[in-house]
Amino acid sequence: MKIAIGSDHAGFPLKGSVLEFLRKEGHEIIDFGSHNTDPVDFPVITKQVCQAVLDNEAERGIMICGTGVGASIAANKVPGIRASVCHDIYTAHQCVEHDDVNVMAIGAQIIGHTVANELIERFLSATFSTSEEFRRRVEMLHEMDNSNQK
Ligand SMILES: O=C(CO)[C@H](O)[C@H](O)COP(=O)(O)O
Repeated sequence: MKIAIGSDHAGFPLKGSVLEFLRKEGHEIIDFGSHNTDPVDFPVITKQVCQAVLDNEAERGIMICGTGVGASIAANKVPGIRASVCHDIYTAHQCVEHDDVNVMAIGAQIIGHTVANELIERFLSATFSTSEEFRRRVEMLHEMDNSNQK
């Protein structure tokens, strides 16, 4: 799978092991930085990761900040993006199955690399349900995106 990934300075320490894991799993990666621990504002990198997903350069996005919270707030402001903080296994796959989440946010100050890798594996291997109720709800989210753009 093609994955867009990014972090701020607080997420950077976890990004290295995540990149290693994704490469080992055979994924294609576009890394939008950051590339060191110099302070960088998470909305800047989050927007780049989200744009790659919207442009179909990547199928899913992964954003890492300190808690995952700022990155998920920023990502959810981008129309067409459905983002979630995923710090437990159930959320990591159910958010795709029910809500077609396309950007996962994780917090480097909250979880370690082993848990992060497992969450990412569950997120990437999940697929959106074909059930009518989930499709209907995601369609409502699209409508909210469209009305918010006016
Ligand atoms: O988790 C975050 C946002 O939700 C950021 O990574 C965090 O706020 C960065 O903090 P600081 O600039 O003090 O390192």
